[in-house]
Amino acid sequence: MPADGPDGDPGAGHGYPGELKATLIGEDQLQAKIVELAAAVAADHELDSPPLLICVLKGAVTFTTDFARAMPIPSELEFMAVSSYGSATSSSGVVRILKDLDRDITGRRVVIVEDIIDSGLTLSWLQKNLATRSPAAIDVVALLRKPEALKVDVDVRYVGFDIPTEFVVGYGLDYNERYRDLPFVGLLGAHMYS
Ligand SMILES: O=P(O)(O)OC[C@H]1O[C@H](OP(=O)(O)OP(=O)(O)O)[C@H](O)[C@@H]1O
Ligand code: HPA
Ligand SMILES: [Mg+2]
Repeated sequence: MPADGPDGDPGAGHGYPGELKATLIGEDQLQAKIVELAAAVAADHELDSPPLLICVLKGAVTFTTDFARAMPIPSELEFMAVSSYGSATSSSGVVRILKDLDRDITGRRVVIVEDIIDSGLTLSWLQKNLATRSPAAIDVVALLRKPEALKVDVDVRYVGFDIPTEFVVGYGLDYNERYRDLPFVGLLGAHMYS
């Protein structure tokens, strides 16, 4: 993965000068991977009814919209908002539903679309929660995963990038609600969080 040198300032052109220490995954690399993931998921669903994508707000919103548009088959879209991080850089482990699905998923093939699997606590909770609603199948597509940070075993069929255990921002991912608007994934400077 390309990283900016000590002189590069990836946030400068986006209104965040001096706040990011490097680009971890650039825009082109993200978009190429999303096309691959979308093709893989579509191939496994081709003979079925359209998969119901469940976008996990807020972090996954950018990934979900690019992913759905990269899929060569139709999909339907639902949103669920959960939060376990608040303003911290590690999960509290307590997942709260801030917004639930708008429809019944009984008998549907659902695909949870996540921006990142870090401790795995959010996804593990979500998989169990959705399983109680009797869907036909639950798949997961996650753009990022931190393999060394996992605290629970989670079954994830499609993963974009395995990344180091560092706090990342951009492309939907925030710190204190900032940086979601960056078009790439970057490493936040250590001086920006406590
Ligand atoms: O594997 P975990 O350690 O549980 O972390 C992953 C979750 O944390 C983030 O959500 P967050 O709770 O920050 O809410 P947000 O998406 O609104 O930023 C991220 O979007 C994932 O949903
Ligand atoms: O590294 C991260 N960055 C932003 N949000 C997150 N939620 C879990 N891990 C992260
Ligand atoms: Mg967050």
